[in-house]
Amino acid sequence: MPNSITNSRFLSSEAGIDLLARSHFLNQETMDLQKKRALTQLRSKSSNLDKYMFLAWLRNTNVKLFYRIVIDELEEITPLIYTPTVGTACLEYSHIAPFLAPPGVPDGLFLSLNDLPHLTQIIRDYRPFPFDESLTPQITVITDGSRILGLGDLGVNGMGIPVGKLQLYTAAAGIDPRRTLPITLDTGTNNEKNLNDELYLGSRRKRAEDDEFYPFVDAVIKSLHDVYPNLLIQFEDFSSEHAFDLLEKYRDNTFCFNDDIQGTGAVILSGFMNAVHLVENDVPPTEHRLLFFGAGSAGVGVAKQLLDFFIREHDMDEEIAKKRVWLVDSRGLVTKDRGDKLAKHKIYFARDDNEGKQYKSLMDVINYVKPTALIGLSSQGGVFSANVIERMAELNKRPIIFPLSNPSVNAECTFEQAMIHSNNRVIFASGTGFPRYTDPQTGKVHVPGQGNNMYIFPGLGLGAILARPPIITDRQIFAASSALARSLTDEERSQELLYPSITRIRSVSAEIAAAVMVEAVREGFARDPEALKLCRGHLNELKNFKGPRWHSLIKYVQGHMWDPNTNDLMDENYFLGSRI
Ligand SMILES: NC(=O)C1=CN([C@@H]2O[C@H](COP(=O)(O)OP(=O)(O)OC[C@H]3O[C@@H](n4cnc5c(N)ncnc54)[C@H](O)[C@@H]3O)[C@@H](O)[C@H]2O)C=CC1
Ligand SMILES: CC(=O)C(=O)O
Ligand SMILES: [Mg+2]
Repeated sequence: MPNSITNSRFLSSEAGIDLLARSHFLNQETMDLQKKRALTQLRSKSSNLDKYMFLAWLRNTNVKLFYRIVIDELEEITPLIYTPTVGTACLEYSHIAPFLAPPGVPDGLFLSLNDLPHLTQIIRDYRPFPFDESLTPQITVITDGSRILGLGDLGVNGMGIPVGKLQLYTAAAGIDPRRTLPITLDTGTNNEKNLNDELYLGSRRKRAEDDEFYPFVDAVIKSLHDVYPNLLIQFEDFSSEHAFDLLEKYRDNTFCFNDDIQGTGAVILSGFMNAVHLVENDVPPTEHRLLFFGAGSAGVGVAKQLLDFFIREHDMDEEIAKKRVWLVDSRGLVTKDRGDKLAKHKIYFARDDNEGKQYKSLMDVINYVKPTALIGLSSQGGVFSANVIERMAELNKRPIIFPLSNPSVNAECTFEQAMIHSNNRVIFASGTGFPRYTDPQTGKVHVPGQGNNMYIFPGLGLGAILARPPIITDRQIFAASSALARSLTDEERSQELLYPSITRIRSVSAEIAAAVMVEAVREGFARDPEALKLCRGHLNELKNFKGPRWHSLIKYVQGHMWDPNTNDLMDENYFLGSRI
């Protein structure tokens, strides 16, 4: 729409900082023009942290413009609102928080142990921006900040993660931003730097012990569902022991999933299935030998999910499939007779065929296991050295190497290193995106894969919200993973990509969501009447994920995805200027 306000009016409003006039002025401008102005500002900032702060402010004042930019410029913006920059923002969170939003606009909901008696009231009273009384939250991402990316215990500074993940729910899967709820639990921190920082925003106490921690989480979950009975809960970046325990406790009775265990498992299964196709002339699918460097929530979560490849896709017995997996932790190869007490989550994969020998260094383990795939989830930046990559390339015509730790400084190797030391033969995916690599000899440009759960959780969450099963099952997660693997276009396959281009993430998320809905209906868990109408009785047609019914389902999903251009003008729920 053309601007109907004169320049002189604009100048006088600028001079007088007349926000009302300015908001009126912006209300009249086209989204394209506003976008141009905002992108010019954004690109003029020199550091990524400044860009993060600029974007946070934009989100907390002009939601539609923010999401228009994120959706249109996903490749440029995702690394600024998510990994790697969100890692820097979390490290600095207590120093920058007041400058991310105008006074009175919360970045997310903090719940501390002191809030225990009033949780329900606090949750009910929380007013996010944008806010609409008639729209209740559909999804929360909740952390306690105890293992933020590969950066360790950051306490309440971890808030950047729920905020960042929920932005991707909106950008990638069209969850209405008014229906997202970022939560950080403040149960203390063991991070001395934070405890000694006078600017630290959280409770200045050590982390609560389990006898205080678990009842608190219980009370939070109960209060959340008292206030919002249909809320989907995504557990994120809890330390591994708690992550596994919470999942075990809630997975069969609560509408929830753990992103680090299940979301990461699903995304890597999907990339692995595509990698297996690329090497099937050299390695029969059931002969893969998977070495996991890192045996925490992500390592074991991915290892468990990859078993589905052998069990569901290749009909292998679970005990035999399990033998295709080797775990390494900070003490070396995980074996039953290593002599230390193994954490619960490692026992399932602990080897008993090592004939009493223990293998400590990564190179020793590689020489012993002779893996076809090396998967890094250790947060140990650079540990896949030139020697390691070269050895993988000696053992395999096309070595599969996935340095998945975040952010980039924690990645076990870079794409460039993997390409150079494998003579360009590597099949690669990293947790945080790396730049493309240009072969200096041929000038050929190689595109790295990004194996990050951001390809899964938005679509999985959207599908679950639309189907409304009471719980998220392994089958729904497998359906999400398979849908992602299927989503590659012919062109992407010909470029040997493992994941679709991020620019297509909204349509990919719609396909994932539809596949999750079909599975929830097939299992008999879906409760949403529309989902049942669209799928029940048609499961035979829908199981091939094509044809008219499948396309109607995709259309239905897309019809439920919020888009910032729904109304080209700002309206007051989305634009803080008009509230001032
Ligand atoms: N790409 C993705 O989508 C995702 C990536 N991640 C990343 O995975 C990493 C690990 O996450 P969690 O498993 O939750 O953390 P964690 O801290 O529980 O696990 C780390 C594991 O690495 C092992 N480790 C540490 N130092 C080692 C060393 N020097 N040698 C061998 N092993 C060593 C530890 O023993 C532990 O088993 C993080 O960097 C996180 O950002 C996590 C979730 C999703
Ligand atoms: C990506 C993610 O969830 C993590 O690094 O923890
Ligand atoms: Mg995570």
